[in-house]
Amino acid sequence: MAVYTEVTDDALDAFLEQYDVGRPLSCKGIAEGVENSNYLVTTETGPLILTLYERRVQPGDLPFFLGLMDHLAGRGIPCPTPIRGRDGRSLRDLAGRPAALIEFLPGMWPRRITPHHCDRLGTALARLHEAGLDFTMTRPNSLGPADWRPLFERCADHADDVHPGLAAELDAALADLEAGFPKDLPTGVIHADLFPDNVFFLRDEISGLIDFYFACTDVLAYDLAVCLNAWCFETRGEFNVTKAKRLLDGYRAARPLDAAEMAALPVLAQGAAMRFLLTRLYDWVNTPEGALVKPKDPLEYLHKLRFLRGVDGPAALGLA
Ligand SMILES: Nc1ncnc2c1ncn2[C@@H]1O[C@H](COP(=O)(O)OP(=O)(O)O)[C@@H](O)[C@H]1O
Ligand SMILES: N[C@@H](CCOP(=O)(O)O)C(=O)O
Repeated sequence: MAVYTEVTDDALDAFLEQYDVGRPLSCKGIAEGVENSNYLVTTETGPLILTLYERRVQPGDLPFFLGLMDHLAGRGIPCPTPIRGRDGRSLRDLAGRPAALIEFLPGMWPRRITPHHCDRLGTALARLHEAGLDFTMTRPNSLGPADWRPLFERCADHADDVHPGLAAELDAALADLEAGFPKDLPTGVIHADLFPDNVFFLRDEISGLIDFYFACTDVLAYDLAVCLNAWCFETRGEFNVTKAKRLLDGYRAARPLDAAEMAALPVLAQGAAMRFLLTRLYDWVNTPEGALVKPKDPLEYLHKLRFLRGVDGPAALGLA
């Protein structure tokens, strides 16, 4: 479960008094998610999400994340709007953490992913990229290629306890990525973590894109690679090229990919697999036994990385 910081009734009352949202009727911790503390707060005016920012979120990045959500929502992207208090601010402190009240979006994330979900996701991602082009704030990717080796070094000593030979395998894969990671591809605002649990559907259409707390300014096609990895592998590990094709076609219907972006897709996907493998490995070896949050399996991403390193071109990933 992801409620790291408890909020007392008195603190919540005082917090909500700064907004025009009516009095609280209930406040329930949300079990899903791993990064921040989230509460479903129902007030006289309806449901809201209260987020207290924890661990990986740097307070200095919050104006970028909240400003981006505001910007995208204003351009018709179905992402939640941060609620402003009577003083015009959407960010304040609660229980010793930076906190924001966020619009509640209806819908459910898909537990069983179909090619149709991938198609809708592709189009929504392309629209998000287009809508982000005139967002004036920037934020470097704090988990980009330059950060992978330092992150690996912080957990390399324990890697072989997770899987024999893992340290050497990651060292070699990192060296290949360092030598061949593409530069000079089109950049803009990317979500950078658009996994199925961050995409809500209602009656077969996307009703919400949430969790913008890894968003940054980076290669647009890298975001597509993150989605390819997160949406187009089956639970037993096989790559589903039908889902990949629908994802890529859905994306290209709203934002065409240029030749360099298409050619780079396999290596971008390897990089995206490396990024999630490393953060999961770091969390796996640093989460104490009995902790409230169960770390995600790094080996899922080792299998994906191995597959992607064997791919001989973008066609194998569904690019016609
Ligand atoms: N705007 C929202 N509308 C509705 N539910 C939300 C919203 N934001 C978060 N949630 C709920 O909170 C859960 C965790 O949110 P998420 O942003 O993924 O947390 P974390 O950053 O901790 O991973 C989601 O799975 C969803 O159930
Ligand atoms: N998507 C990441 C973990 C981040 O979790 P989220 O709940 O913030 O999406 C992973 O799967 O490793």
